[in-house]
Amino acid sequence: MFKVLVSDPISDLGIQQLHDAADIQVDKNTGLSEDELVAIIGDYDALLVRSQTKVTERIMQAGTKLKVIGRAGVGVDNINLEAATHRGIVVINAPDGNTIATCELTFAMMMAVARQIPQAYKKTVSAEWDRKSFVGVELRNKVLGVIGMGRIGSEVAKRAKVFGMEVFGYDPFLTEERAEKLGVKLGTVNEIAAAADFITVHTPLTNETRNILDRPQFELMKKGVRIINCARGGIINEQALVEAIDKGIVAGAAFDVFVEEPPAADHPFLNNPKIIVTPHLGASTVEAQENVAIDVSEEVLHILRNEPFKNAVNMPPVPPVVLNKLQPYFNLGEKLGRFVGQMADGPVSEISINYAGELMDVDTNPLTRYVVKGVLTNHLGHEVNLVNAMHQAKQRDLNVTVQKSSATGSFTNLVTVTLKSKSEERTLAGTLLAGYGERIVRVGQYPVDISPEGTLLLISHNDKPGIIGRVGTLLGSNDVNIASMQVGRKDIGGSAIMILTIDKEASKDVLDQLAKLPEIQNVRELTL
Ligand SMILES: NC(=O)C1=CN([C@@H]2O[C@H](COP(=O)(O)OP(=O)(O)OC[C@H]3O[C@@H](n4cnc5c(N)ncnc54)[C@H](O)[C@@H]3O)[C@@H](O)[C@H]2O)C=CC1
Ligand SMILES: O=C(O)CCC(=O)C(=O)O
Repeated sequence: MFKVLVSDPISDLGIQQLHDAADIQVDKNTGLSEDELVAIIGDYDALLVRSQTKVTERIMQAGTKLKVIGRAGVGVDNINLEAATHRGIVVINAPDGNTIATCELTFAMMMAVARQIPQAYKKTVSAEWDRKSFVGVELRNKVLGVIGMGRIGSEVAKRAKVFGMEVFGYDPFLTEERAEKLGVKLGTVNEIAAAADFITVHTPLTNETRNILDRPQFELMKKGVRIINCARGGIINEQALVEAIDKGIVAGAAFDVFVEEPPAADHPFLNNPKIIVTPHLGASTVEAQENVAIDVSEEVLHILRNEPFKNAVNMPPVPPVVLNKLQPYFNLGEKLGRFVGQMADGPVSEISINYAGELMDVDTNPLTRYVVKGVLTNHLGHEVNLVNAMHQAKQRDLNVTVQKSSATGSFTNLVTVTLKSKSEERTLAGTLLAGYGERIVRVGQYPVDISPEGTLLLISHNDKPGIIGRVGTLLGSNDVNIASMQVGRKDIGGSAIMILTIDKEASKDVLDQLAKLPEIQNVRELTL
């Protein structure tokens, strides 16, 4: 049974699938302080949040069972991503579910600021019939500057076109082709600042985007420009905006987000008649809240059940077409890593992986994570997972190199993993055989055919008559049943290996006895 804690208000309908799952227990406990969360988080496998809960390193430290933190929304700035990655906790978000809601709020804000609707409403409900103070401007034939042309920015741009606006966009990932398709002209931030009648920002808050509109940009702007921020507080310098309003440059602004939320009572936006404010409502529609909760619940279920998932923020995304091709290899990759990891004697400095045959033309990075996880699991146990495998390898100065080749021997695909240390190299190769599944087909220099599962004995010996019988007799007399056996050798009478699958682990004493048999060079027990 997995336990999921929902610590922010998240749509009940959206998380219904978690309530319905027989293997999940959902507890809703919102508005907790950090101390309160620290006190209870140790019981939970998953934490679901919106933006109120600040998921700090302390909370993760106490969450010893935590496997996943789900953010029902886009921005994950309330989650310490570095700490999560370090601890191998998957952080997922729901990037698509609130795009339209936020886009529509942006449009509502743009129209509200153009026509001063909140200001007019305030006067009207105070029984003041003031028509002359509220002469607005039209959107038609105006220039809209969109900084950040991702999901929300693009939707805003599309709607602006329908309103007859000319749209200038800036985004480091906006290609000329895509801009053309959207009917958007490309411009730099400063060009947009100089040209626009309305400017809206739709980027995350990063070191690059912090204060992307600051005093120098306001100085470039046309008199009468209107500014909208429904993305993140801090993308536009709040103080510089107030100054630009005072100077008569900015005619109005609409902000849904603030550097500090909620803003202090004396925040300069709160009593400025030219600034419209809302309390971070971009995603607050019934539809968006259901969408993000459904998306995030689905992903949490996948992660807890060890199934493939798509929206991890602290892992690179895997396109479905790549996932389909690679998924059958994931188990093989991890087993190869575990196997070869147990063959190594000294500290390993490099994991070298060769993907051959039908894997040559696929992005194999996700598969590499499985191999590295397998290698590291032998030493790090549950501390390592797919999220932190590469990070853990890097921290240990363990170089991971990948090559691709067409040389598969007689197989259609071949994954070869070599562990290198100062004094030795250990190599293992495996394949996916149609109809037979995962097979190990080479151990070191020896061709073999083994199913990578269960407990194995890997015995190096000299190829002499009677050895197999002696090993079998010794194991049998110690009540260790042999399920299958493979012998690999290069030359008659030379070095050879024996790989036995045994039904239960052999004791240390049995392994010592095996190692003392004549002609035996080395005995290792491997658990896959
Ligand atoms: N007010 C609210 O309730 C909501 C706010 N948001 C916020 O809106 C923002 C955008 O969300 P989405 O469009 O879904 O994200 P997205 O990831 O689809 O788009 C963000 C875009 O910003 C661009 N970008 C990054 N650095 C940039 C830079 N220096 N200059 C220009 N562009 C840059 C990226 O290339 C990307 O295309 C996020 O910060 C998100 O947290 C999202 C939903 C609700
Ligand atoms: O959960 C919310 O209401 C905040 C939404 C948001 O800001 C986001 O998804 O980035």
